[in-house]
Amino acid sequence: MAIKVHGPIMSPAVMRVVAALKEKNLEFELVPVNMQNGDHKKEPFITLNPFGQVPAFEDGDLKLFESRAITQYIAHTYADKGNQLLPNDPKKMAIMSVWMEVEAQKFDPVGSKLAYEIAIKPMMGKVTDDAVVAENEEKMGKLLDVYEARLKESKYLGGDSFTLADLHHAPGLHYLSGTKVKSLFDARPHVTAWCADVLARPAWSKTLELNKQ
Ligand SMILES: N[C@@H](CCC(=O)N[C@@H](CS)C(=O)NCC(=O)O)C(=O)O
Repeated sequence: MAIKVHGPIMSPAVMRVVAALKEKNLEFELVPVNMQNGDHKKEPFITLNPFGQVPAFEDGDLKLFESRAITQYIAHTYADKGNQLLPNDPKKMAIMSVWMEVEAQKFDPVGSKLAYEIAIKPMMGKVTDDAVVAENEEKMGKLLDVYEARLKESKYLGGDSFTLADLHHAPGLHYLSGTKVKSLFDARPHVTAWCADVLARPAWSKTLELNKQ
């Protein structure tokens, strides 16, 4: 049975799942969810995700939510397809997990606040809170110092090869690279090279192409 991803492609969490599917060259159906109408808070969607958030995911009789859990399912289940997204030794796997946690617990909360204040609020006709921006720019700068040190040691966060730890950052890097926060990334050469590498992946370009359709 076909793989289905429910949610709009412009959602960062939906993009994360789609990027993993594209890395694996898997066919899937992107099922629209009208969030303006609040369809994500109603049946039938909340049977798929009781928290009323996109994405929801189906692979045959398996139903999942939480984008990072979905990408891990894809990477493990379709290990022999497309690009390898997981290290093959337990120590490297543990290091990748550390950086997946860093993305989810530290990078994403700060990056999401910045994207919301700088990019999304103006689109909604709301006023950007400069104090929130300043506070989170400072947090992002400190965070990127840690990334710079890590990326000086290894090309990717998990080690020498691209893994889910890098892929999970792609939506945040994409949205922030279109804002003034980009200067924080540009000031750190290893972070700059890593961002360029992650965003230049063919699977990421294919993910963005869905946004244009
Ligand atoms: N931790 C969840 C977060 C999902 C999430 O925040 N989705 C957003 C769109 S990117 C959403 O559905 N927002 C609407 C809402 O929370 O009501 C995941 O990674 O799947």
